[in-house]
Amino acid sequence: MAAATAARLITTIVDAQSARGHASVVLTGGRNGNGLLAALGSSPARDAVDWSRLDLWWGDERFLPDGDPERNHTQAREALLDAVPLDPARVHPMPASDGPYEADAAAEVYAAELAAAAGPDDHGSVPTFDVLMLGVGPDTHVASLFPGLPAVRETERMVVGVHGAPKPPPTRVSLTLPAIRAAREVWLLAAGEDKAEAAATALSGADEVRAPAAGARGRSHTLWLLDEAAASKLPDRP
Ligand SMILES: O=C1O[C@H](COP(=O)(O)O)[C@@H](O)[C@H](O)[C@H]1O
Repeated sequence: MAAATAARLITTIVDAQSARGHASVVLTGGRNGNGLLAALGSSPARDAVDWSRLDLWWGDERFLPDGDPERNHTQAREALLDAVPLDPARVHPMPASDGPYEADAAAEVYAAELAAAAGPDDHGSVPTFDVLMLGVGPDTHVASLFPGLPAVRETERMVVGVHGAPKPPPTRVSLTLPAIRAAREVWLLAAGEDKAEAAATALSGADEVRAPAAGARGRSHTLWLLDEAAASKLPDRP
């Protein structure tokens, strides 16, 4: 699944760069997100991408010190980013906990960075990301929007601080559902048996407060990328 998704991502980035001169991608952390980045790094087709014309954003971050091995930014650097010629000005990690801000202020700073990057053709205060990727947790969380927590109910702000997350670390920063829905394409990644229940719940019309993955959709495409194990409990399977 990682290799197939990497191939699809390369094609989508190349198409966006041909059409608009640049591409923007929102990265996800976790097992599936990092597996995809590693697969992209080992694909011979990676040289088709103009890395200097790619904007990278994050869907969420674990609010930890810069360079912490559990930060999504650190893991993405190790999986791919340090090995490709990105323009550092186009790489937008979320603030770290050893910076000047606590999590709620860090969320406001990131929202301002997104707003500054949005153009007149975008829909509101975030850019129209070409692809926004989301790993799906076994509890149906996406980004750091966990079932039942206030962040998943947010309708105004584009980025929020998350407190009391059930998965460590408890403090995080996350895009909200309105920010996620600004993306042209949203790709939900789920591989492994432990994701089967979550995929089945989210794809069975569950309420987004109870199953945040159910509320993640793109402006033109919403794509679930599943392996056999994660797809094994989908309702219409034989
Ligand atoms: O903590 C997080 O978890 C989700 C899902 O991760 P996975 O390891 O279950 O695939 C991830 O998408 C998110 O970015 C991350 O902060």
